Amino acid sequence: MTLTPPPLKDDCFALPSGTQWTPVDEALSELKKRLSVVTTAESVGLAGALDRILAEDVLASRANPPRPNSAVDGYGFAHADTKEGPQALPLMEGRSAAGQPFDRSLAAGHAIRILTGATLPEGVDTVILQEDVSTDGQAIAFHGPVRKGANTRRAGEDVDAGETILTAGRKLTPADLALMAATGVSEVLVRRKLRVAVVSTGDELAEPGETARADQIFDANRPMLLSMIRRFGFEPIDMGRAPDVRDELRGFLDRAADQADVILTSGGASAGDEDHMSALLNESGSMTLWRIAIKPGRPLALGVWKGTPVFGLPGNPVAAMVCTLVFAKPAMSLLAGAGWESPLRLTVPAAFAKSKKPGRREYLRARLRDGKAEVFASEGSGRISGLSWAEGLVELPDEACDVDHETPVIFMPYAGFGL
Ligand SMILES: Nc1nc2c(c(=O)[nH]1)N[C@H]1C(S)=C(S)[C@@H](COP(=O)(O)OP(=O)(O)OC[C@H]3O[C@@H](n4cnc5c(N)ncnc54)[C@H](O)[C@@H]3O)O[C@H]1N2
Ligand code: MOO
Repeated sequence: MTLTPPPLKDDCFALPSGTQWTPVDEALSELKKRLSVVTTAESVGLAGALDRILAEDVLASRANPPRPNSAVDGYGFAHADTKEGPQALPLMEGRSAAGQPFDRSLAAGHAIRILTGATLPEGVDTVILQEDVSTDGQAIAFHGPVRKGANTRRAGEDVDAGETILTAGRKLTPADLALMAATGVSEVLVRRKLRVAVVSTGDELAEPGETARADQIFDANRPMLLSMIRRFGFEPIDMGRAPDVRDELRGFLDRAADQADVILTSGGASAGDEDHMSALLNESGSMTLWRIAIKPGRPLALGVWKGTPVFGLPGNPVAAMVCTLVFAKPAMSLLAGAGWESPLRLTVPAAFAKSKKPGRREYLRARLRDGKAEVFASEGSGRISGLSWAEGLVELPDEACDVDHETPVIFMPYAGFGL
């Protein structure tokens, strides 16, 4: 026998000697450094502004509230006309209601009926709750002392006119729309939606709904990635499935680069005989095949095709989703104009036990139950049922660690990524 076999490790994440493994954080900071905003700006009305990314700061056109008003249903008067102990004030005729202000000034030594949201008439600086008075319709009686300014809202106490209410890069929420409406902003400059092309690769793939040969599997990554992109607030572009033929895949990349700002492919990212994605990116001269110290998702291929950034995601669906969440999501947010977004990380007690090896970061399919993180029974990277079972990921550090029941671990809910 002339061939000397290597020691059997049966661990595709074992660190081959001499290989440079890029830690996750280093890969992320490298990505952040290389990318910048690619989307132009357009103007939209409030109705079309939800989930859009602001291209410039927004200033309040008007104060909120615009005029001093009452916070309650009650009676308004001048604080100077009140004292300690039981007392009475005669009522003026009329009232001030929201949208129907009292059009005269308060007569000295009087009170006036006032409703929630109504502008304070000239001379009123304090309001008493109707529950705190007795009245016969002619006068009100109540106990002092009453605090000056009680139950009133100052003009601009929430927001002053001209104040910066939202800053560029903000992804607009329902509450932001309320804030803009309240402060008289009806149109905003936002970023055009980032266009993200999705290509699946592999001769084994069949389209859901078609008849699949016995040796084929249905393309699961494409529907997953397209819908993730929609949830992130970007515009998905479905490029379909590319066969394992290098020239055809080249055509897919050319068409995708024409139409999109970013390309996500899945499959063919590692270095097998049919791993055409990594070979093509390599050939384009732009390839950074990062051997990232991550499980799952190690063979992430990053490159630029005709000026368009490409994320060559691993084919295994679990690895494709993890790489999208950990690498592509923050990168696409940056390209889209929202800045680099770090995901929400909650520290919660573990409801599982695991001994983790050093040298790679690990992501486990997880969900919170009774405030604790439980994990999917299998770590198999093709176990799509676990992705669906999970409601987030547990992130285990690069170093070795022993997790036991109740050990604090990091849980990253899918919702924190925008899913
Ligand atoms: N000798 C080694 N083999 C493998 C290693 C290794 O280190 N040494 N790493 C494994 C890991 S981890 C991953 S991840 C995969 C990555 O490979 P590729 O990115 O080249 O992906 P493919 O080989 O094309 O596919 C992997 C797997 O995923 C299935 N797949 C692909 N696309 C889809 C899709 N759209 N929907 C559903 N499933 C899909 C494909 O059929 C394969 O089963 O390499 C390992 N091998
Ligand atoms: O890293 Mo592979 O990405 O586990 O399946």
